[in-house]
Amino acid sequence: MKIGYLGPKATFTEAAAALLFPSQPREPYDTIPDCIDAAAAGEIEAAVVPLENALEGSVNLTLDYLIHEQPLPIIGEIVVPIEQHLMVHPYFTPHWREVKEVYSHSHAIAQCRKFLHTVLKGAKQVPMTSTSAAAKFVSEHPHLPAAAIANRLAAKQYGLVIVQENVHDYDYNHTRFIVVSRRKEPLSPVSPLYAGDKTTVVVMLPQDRPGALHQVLSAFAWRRLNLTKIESRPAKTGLGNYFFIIDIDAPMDDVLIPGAIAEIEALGCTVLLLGSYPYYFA
Ligand SMILES: O=C(O)C(=O)Cc1ccccc1
Repeated sequence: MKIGYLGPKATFTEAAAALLFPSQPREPYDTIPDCIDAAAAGEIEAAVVPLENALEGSVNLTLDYLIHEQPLPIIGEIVVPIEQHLMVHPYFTPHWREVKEVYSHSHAIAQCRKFLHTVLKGAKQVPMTSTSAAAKFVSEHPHLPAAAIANRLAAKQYGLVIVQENVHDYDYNHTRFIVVSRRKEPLSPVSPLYAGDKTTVVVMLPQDRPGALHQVLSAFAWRRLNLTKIESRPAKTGLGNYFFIIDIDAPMDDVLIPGAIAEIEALGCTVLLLGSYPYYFA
């Protein structure tokens, strides 16, 4: 069966999917929700979607869709280095400094803020569904004074010319991509890229209880469960109501994590297990 990814061809997500599933056919989807829906419907074996960037933070669309709309299990994760390049239609190569519009994914635009502010000051920044959707758009509109920010594969795929390499503002630019699937078993850890296992839970605190978050964290702390991420997202039930998404640096076991979850539930919290899965570093 196919592996779905945020498309079109040559996104960073496709590159991540190719690293995890080198020999499986891949299917592009226009948006992150479309891709997750296809996995939920069983049209594809799994969906690969971006979750978090080192410079710009979480991809809220992915987090919120998984929490509120399609709570599919996470079965794997890969962290990939990201290089952003500025590219134009070949006709526009000599005049690229005069571009008036820059197209890309909102996260990619955010990763290149300093570059855009200095080198392409005043150019309109236009968010697209992905970096390669931006590259495709620019290739299909040669009359526009437009550039895209995308990866090298996209320049090749859509016949654009890279006019400035590595336009991201900080060298340490990595993105986490997750694999979600109806199939509950995690990916096999057999890969030279395998780096460990983690477990992700979503915790909803009870209303207005002093120290509730402290008590949640202490359930992990006294069991010596290391947390690698804690992030809050609106519960969408009222101003000030938030979920906490917590990554535990350990695989699901029979004692420690179930014990922590039971303790947190006994505090009056709701806990959703998003997955326990291997992670890989490219
Ligand atoms: O747009 C893409 O190519 C994606 O895969 C999403 C994304 C955007 C910016 C950085 C990493 C991933």
